[in-house]
Amino acid sequence: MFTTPFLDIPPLGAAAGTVRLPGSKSISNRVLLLAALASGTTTVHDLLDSDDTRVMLDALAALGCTVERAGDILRIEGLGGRLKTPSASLFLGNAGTAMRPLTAALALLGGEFELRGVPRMHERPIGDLVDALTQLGCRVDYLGNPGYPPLQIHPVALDDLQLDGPIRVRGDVSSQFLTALLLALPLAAQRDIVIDVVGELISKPYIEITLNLLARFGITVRREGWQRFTIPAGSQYRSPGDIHVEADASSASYFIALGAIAEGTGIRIEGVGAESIQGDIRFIDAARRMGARVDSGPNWLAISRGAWPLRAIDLDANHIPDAAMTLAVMALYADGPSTLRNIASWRVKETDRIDAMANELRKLGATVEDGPDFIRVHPLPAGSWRPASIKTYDDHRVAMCFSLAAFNPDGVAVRILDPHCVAKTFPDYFETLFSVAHAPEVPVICIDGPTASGKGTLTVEVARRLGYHYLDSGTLYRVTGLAMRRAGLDAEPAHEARIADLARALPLVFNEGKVLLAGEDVSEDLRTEAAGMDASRVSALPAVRAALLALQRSFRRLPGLVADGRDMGTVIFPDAGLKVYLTASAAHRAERRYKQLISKGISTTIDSLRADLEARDLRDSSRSVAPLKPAPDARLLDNSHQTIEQSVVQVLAWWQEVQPFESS
Ligand SMILES: Nc1ncnc2c1ncn2[C@@H]1O[C@H](COP(=O)(O)OP(=O)(O)OP(=O)(O)O)[C@@H](O)[C@H]1O
Ligand SMILES: Nc1ccn([C@H]2C[C@H](O)[C@@H](COP(=O)(O)O)O2)c(=O)n1
Repeated sequence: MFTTPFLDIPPLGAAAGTVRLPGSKSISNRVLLLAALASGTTTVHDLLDSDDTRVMLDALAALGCTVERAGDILRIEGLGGRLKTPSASLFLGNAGTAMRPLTAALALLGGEFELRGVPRMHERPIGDLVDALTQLGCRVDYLGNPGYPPLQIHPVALDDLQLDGPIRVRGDVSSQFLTALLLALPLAAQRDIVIDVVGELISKPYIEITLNLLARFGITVRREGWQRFTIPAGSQYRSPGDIHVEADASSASYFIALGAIAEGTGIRIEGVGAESIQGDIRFIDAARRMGARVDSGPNWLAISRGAWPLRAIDLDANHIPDAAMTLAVMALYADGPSTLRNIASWRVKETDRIDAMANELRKLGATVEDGPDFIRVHPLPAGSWRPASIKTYDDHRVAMCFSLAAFNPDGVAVRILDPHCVAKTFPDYFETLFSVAHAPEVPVICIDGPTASGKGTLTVEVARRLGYHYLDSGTLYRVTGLAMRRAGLDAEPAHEARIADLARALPLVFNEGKVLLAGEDVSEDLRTEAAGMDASRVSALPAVRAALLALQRSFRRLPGLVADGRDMGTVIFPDAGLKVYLTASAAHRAERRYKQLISKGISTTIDSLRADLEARDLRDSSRSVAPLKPAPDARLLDNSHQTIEQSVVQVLAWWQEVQPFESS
């Protein structure tokens, strides 16, 4: 997951490959609650691991529910409808799928509970659900603004509940209120319980998920249209034993859109098919209308580009409120204005999504019209795309759908602010995108310079702050030197071909900061001064340099690379967007190395270190191939009198200068 303040997505061209998506958030949190309320043990497969499921799991644990994890599988010991803990204070983040159903279930279970969330959760309405529960005789108080969390729930006896008449709940603000009642009321079903929906029920497919999962847990709800639901007397939750969570259909929307937009052989999505129980799977109908070619099987989808440009769409998107945000970005690639209607619920989601989408689409250059319950997006023709820093409003879906703007025809990069907000439902979203997307030019920053100038330290930190990959090319020469020694060879022309063969086939793995050679951790052996000298010697052999070329270039992967070495800017990545030549006086470098070695308990002297590094510099800069020297277009940075932080800030400032975005 990217935890950087922003993530720059370079212009993307094509996409192809297979993705396996995380489990559905809606199914995961419903299954967790049902498994906790049921009697018996439920084994849950493929559960989503994200912020929203984590808060639900924490809440269940606080309520005394036993949850065991074995790899990807969760075993939940159901409470059988009885509380083990009569009081608790629960923090539910920004998870509506936890806050609403838990409110209803805990109001009926008869304990004293406080339910809180993040500030945005305290702005998301819950009054209609609380009103419905109050009609029943439940006791729920608002701890802040009336109609909104946080809430205090007080105990009531089941026998005191008023269950004779129908319970009325509004269905036109959020379908989660009805879902919450449907999931919780079987706890009190000594007689038939009738729920009447007031107003036109929105997001009906989510109610279908609820009914489907209730049936899996032994509760068959009778339904009269979408207005009346009856929970039969005597209903009792029974664990189904094993239950598999489908991949998230809303998350699939980004990859369905990707297949429709990007050139290439198409995208295959594993874990969810057209027969999914999730309402957002109907996104495929909208994508087809816009021109996507969609094929599907029992648990997979395959999407490729069909009509291009995409066809504009005018859609009542009430049935796919979450996935429809993706259509708003697809609309930029359409042949006319696209309108998404009946989406008033967007205004009470993680953020006001109509405002958020309109604002950010406009930053890209698009013309957008919006109203209380609709958004109209005009296409952005080639030549009019603007580089934009996309604000994400702590809304995972805003972050994910705007990544698709990187496929624009103008080759304009997109900056996504606070990319970690995707943790809500899809922590590895960007990694998954990058595994199938192709960029004509992956950004590279090169940091070259003499030994002990601080290249490695600077490179690691710059890469970390940008969320980029990192190449320590010196390590490749060091490993080659070590392999040479172990093979009983010397860095001389007579052994050059054999050492190059070793370099070409290094059984090398980088794992959590460690370097493994044929499975052996050689990290310590590589950092000795002797290993540095051997590396310097083998690196002067042209065949060795040629042998390591492809390996070094293979590190250039999305979203970008920071590479440290001697010839990164001159030979390996001559087209890099920024080249830095880092130096420090020999005296400073010897002193730094001295401190570094002493801190590791290695005894040495500053004088001998200085002699060694000057000898190494001389060899590295005087060899015939790829000698150490600044690239003509490199920026020189002498950090003799700088702290590490000052060097990092300087390099990031230079990088920002060559980016199209305003500083964020
Ligand atoms: N600006 C700086 N000020 C003070 N110390 C620094 C600075 N930059 C790096 N150092 C320290 O200098 C030491 C050497 O740094 P580093 O290993 O990053 O150098 P290097 O150029 O990568 O060396 P090599 O080429 O031999 O791998 C480290 O202990 C590091 O913390
Ligand atoms: N791009 C590179 C990187 C390293 N070398 C050689 C020369 C160095 O003395 C040696 C060890 O590098 P270090 O780990 O100290 O950065 O490897 C090179 O020729 N080209």
